Amino acid sequence: MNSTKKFHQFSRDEWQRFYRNGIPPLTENELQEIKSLNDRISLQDVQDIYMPLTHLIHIYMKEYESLQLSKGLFMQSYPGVTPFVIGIAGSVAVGKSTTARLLQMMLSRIFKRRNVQLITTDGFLYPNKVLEEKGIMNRKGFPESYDMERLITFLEQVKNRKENIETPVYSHDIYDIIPNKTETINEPDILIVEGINVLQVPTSEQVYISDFFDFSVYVDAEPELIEKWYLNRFGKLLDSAFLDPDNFYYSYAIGDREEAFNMARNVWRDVNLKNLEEFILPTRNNANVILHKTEGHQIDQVSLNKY
Ligand SMILES: Nc1ncnc2c1ncn2[C@@H]1O[C@H](COP(=O)(O)OP(=O)(O)OP(=O)(O)O)[C@@H](O)[C@H]1O
Ligand SMILES: CC(C)(CO)[C@@H](O)C(=O)NCCC(=O)O
Repeated sequence: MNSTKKFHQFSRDEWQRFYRNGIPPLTENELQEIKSLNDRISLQDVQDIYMPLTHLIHIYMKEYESLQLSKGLFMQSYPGVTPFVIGIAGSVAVGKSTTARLLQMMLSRIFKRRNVQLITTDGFLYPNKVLEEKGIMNRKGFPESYDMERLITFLEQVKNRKENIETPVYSHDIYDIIPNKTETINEPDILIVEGINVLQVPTSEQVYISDFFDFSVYVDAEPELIEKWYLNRFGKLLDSAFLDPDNFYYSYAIGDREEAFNMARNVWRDVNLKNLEEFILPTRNNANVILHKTEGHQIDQVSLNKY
């Protein structure tokens, strides 16, 4: 085990040994379900990395619930447990949504009676029209491009167990918030919130978005690799845009492919890499756990915060 000031660092071999036999191995059906999330997910990662990680989350949840119960005894009234909120942070295209969906599936399986819901902060981006009015269309993903007040209100509502909270939905295909479409979050026991900004510092002086997270994971990798994954995903977006004139990427899909990739490389360098270096990476140390990925999305190191 290595150690930094704030983290215990474990190699993959060390981390996988932390799995205790309390949780039964995944069944064939569950493995197939995971494969259908993303057919390139390594099942070895699921076993070696995510099983111990869900075990650790279970420990945090038990502590959280026990503290809430003790506070209830202290107040001589027990309002009930508030939802346990997990944040998943990291660069654009590092694999946050894939990690988040995998965790949702695994937690639903372990905590069969708990309702585990998932949301991405992409839905809290201002619509393109507003970004254009503010003159920040080329700053999509930067802190000022999100309606943070709305995100904070949403998290407050979740913690206060408000029913049927409607949230906007973002689409990579139209590169904008989808007009007249909402997603509903309804009294989750566990809510996973995935987004580049979940560990960021506050915009309002009184409330920090990080105050709402009871456990957080930062998905980490070298920027050169993330660029590769970004371009890879861009290629897939082009392939599916080809037959759909309404798709944001349609004109790139029917045009010169090399030119399209040059444009994407520029967007990576001028927008997403810049955002990573200025606003996302500095939040890495705020996470409880850092999953470090190498070639092929393989996780080679896991760090756990000391305090
Ligand atoms: N564990 C994994 N194994 C194989 N491929 C993966 C894995 N995780 C992510 N990918 C691939 O990497 C690319 C980026 O993943 P994903 O869309 O999950 O990233 P993201 O961090 O949620 O991005 P964004 O912030 O832009 O929404 C996708 O093409 C996805 O298929
Ligand atoms: C929606 C975000 C900000 C985060 O998921 C990102 O995927 C994005 O679109 N960034 C803007 C630059 C780009 O087009 O990649």
